[in-house]
Amino acid sequence: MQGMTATIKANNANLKLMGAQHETINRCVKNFQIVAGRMAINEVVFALLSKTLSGETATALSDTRVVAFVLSVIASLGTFLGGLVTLFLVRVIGIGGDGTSGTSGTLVGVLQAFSAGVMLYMTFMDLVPEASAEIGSRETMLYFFVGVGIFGLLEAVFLDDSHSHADTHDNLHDHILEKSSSQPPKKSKKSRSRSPSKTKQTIKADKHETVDITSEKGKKQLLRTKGLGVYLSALSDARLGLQLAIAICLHNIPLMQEGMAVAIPLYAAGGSSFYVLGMTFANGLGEATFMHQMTSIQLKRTTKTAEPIGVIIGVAFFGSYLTPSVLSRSLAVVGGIMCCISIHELQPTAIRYAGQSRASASLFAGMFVVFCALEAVTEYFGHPHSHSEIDHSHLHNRNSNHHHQHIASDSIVNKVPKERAVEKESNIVWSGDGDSSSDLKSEKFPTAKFVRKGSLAGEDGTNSHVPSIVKAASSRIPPLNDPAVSAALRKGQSGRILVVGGSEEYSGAPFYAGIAALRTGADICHIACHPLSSAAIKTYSADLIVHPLIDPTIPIDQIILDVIDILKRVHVIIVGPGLSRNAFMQEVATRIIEHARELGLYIVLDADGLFLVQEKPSVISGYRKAVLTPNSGEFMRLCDKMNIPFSPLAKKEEEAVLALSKSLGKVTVILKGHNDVISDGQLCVSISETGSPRRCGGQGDLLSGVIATFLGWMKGFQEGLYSRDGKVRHENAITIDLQSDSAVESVDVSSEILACASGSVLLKRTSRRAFDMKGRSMTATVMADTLGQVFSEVFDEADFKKRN
Ligand SMILES: NC(=O)C1=CN([C@@H]2O[C@H](COP(=O)(O)OP(=O)(O)OC[C@H]3O[C@@H](n4cnc5c(N)ncnc54)[C@H](OP(=O)(O)O)[C@@H]3O)[C@@H](O)[C@H]2O)[C@@H](O)CC1
Ligand SMILES: Nc1ncnc2c1ncn2[C@@H]1O[C@H](COP(=O)(O)OP(=O)(O)OP(=O)(O)O)[C@@H](O)[C@H]1O
Repeated sequence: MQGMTATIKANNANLKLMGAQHETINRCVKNFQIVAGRMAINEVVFALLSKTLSGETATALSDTRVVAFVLSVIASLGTFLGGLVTLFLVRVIGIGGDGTSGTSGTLVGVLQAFSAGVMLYMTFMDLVPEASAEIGSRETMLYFFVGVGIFGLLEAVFLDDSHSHADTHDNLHDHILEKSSSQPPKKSKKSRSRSPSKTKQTIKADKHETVDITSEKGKKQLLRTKGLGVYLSALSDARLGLQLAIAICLHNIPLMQEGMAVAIPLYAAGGSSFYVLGMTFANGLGEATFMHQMTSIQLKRTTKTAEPIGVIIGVAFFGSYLTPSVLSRSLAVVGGIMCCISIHELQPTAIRYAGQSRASASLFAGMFVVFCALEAVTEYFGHPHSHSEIDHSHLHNRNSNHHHQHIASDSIVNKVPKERAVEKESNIVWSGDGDSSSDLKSEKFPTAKFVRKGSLAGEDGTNSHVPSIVKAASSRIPPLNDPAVSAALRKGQSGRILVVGGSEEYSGAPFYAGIAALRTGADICHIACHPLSSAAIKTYSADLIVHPLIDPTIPIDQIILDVIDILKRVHVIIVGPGLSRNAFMQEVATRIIEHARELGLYIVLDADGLFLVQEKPSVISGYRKAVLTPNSGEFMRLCDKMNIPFSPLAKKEEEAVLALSKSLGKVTVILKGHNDVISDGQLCVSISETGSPRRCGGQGDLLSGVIATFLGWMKGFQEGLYSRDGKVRHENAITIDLQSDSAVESVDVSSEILACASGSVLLKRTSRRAFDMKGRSMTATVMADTLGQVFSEVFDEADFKKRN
């Protein structure tokens, strides 16, 4: 009872401490919410809470940082579960707690190995891939080794040889055995309950033996990074945070140092069940002072900052510096540390106590269990990232200053605090030739805004940032007027596209997509279609290579083999224009997408390709080289499917596009409309270029071809086929300086966003030009004819300059 009262007091104290820290966290978090769109879990939380709570409360509680913090608390409570496990072993199975059974050492060993398996699996299957997706595998591994170095350093500095790992566990074991010999093997419930005097004695008596355990925990301050790790992961990706929380929770349950190391000696010291559980619970919440007073196990833990408190301290110190790149680097460092703990600490001890065979089996069992747990989470929340997508890295070498492209902003953009989106017009004149006869050249260009969660700088929301994304994209276009570059280019290197579409009903749509690709500048365009549309498409254009492959009379496996031959020769595929929703056509398209994913091709999904995604999101989920181009109807259906609340009337497109992208595992989504809104699940860009008032069919098909061409160029550029300044840059992202009145900040923009933004501006300008020429009689054909000219005016500025 006394223990329980103390526990409650301790928890109250803990809550007060958390309350005091709340303001600090708020301030810090405000500053680093550069990471937009961590919404999937938040929305689930919101949906659940909004049923019982008011909208405001539900919104507050489903905030990213709250969810991240709660996840880190959940992870830390694995210690409490460790106490539960111990009680179960002691009360039900009859081993471990009082050391009467010789199997306790084996059990401890087995559980240690299990923990090692969990942590190794998490490190290499989640932390490292997640970090790689953001900063690239090379940099990730460098930071991973930094983590290894930190661990080694701490071991060297803080480890007293007399407290070596093995000794520690021997001492624990001895301690347990000693307790068992000094106490009757079985106590009555009554005798096991603690009296104050007895407790005091026991604590004193335990002091010597438990110091080693404490030292072990002390030297494992490193493990405190787990809580912060979960927090960082959750900010980086809420699903990853949840996964890591589950894994660490799993690891905490058996990890002797955490749950059982606290629980076993307490139990051996005569603690009641409530007492033991209370202690482990408090330990999990990080009530160091309380633990220090109540039990000698905590004697040397005066500086202990357990997980939630570790989070607070970590955020308080580093919050203002936490950008996506820093988060990813932190994940890599945490991965290195977790790996060291597993290999250097847990597994050797496990072998010592359980023997090699049991330890190995248990390690793999740990991996398997966490695999199953994470799969369950992934099944529910979708893929947090595509492990096959490591090459989709935003790899920067900031030190070398040139390995990432740095484009200074020279237009004005809005930063949009959620409530007060105030748009400012950009002022730059894009054209370099000074020809004012063309309105396209003299107008303001482009108007784009980055949408973020929260404020990037300043509290008043007035700071403006201007990413010149279109200008940045132009630096990745093959410079055909540069003789040195063009002389070396072979046919096909400026882009090879495959359109999968064209059915009995629709022949125009695939044609528009294909011709737009060619007119934008792709070298080759194939179309794989139903035989009944192929003849028509061929007559529209001799430039398109049309394959009447998707023939219902041919076995589907044969069709796929033929299509794979083409897939191997292209950079990008567009799936959907004129495909139809016929089951056979949809099945073929599904299989083609699967193969394109395996080959790492960019995939643009439009029209009936989006119907396919709507029916079966897993076909594209987690594939970051996928670009979805829904119109508002298609977008609503996708949101509906993914349980994302969206109403066009609410005018919250940005949030919904971010959420859709996230829920599909960070595929890039461009919602077409008055403004085109683009997100890759990390950033959201809204392009408010004026288009034409005509809504004739086929414009979306043209856009898919244009975007595909830009994507092909992004790939060619990264592969070093061409560049405007002769420098090869393999990274996916391009860093753009965002200019505000007082500061310049860098933002990494993915190639996918660049391609979509460029396509959006080009298409809207083309449609306006076509409307200016033809008025109501403007059609997609007119646009296709106008595309090349507008492209030159917009993107070839540098080339014109050179020519003049
Ligand atoms: N020349 C050709 O060969 C062309 C062929 N094409 C090919 O046609 C095929 C069908 O594609 P599609 O997008 O036209 O689907 P479609 O069945 O009309 O609409 C489905 C539902 O969505 C809705 N809806 C549509 N748009 C909306 C919006 N903006 N905002 C809101 N709602 C909207 C609409 O609802 P409704 O307006 O009827 O209430 C309707 O129920 C596809 O293969 C495509 O590639 C086209 O590319 C054009 C040129
Ligand atoms: N309300 C609007 N105002 C201005 N431009 C728009 C508007 N709606 C769509 N657009 C533009 O029209 C182009 C095609 O978008 P749309 O929504 O018509 O696609 P779609 O329905 O998929 O086309 P398709 O007819 O090819 O299937 C895009 O460039 C988009 O920006």
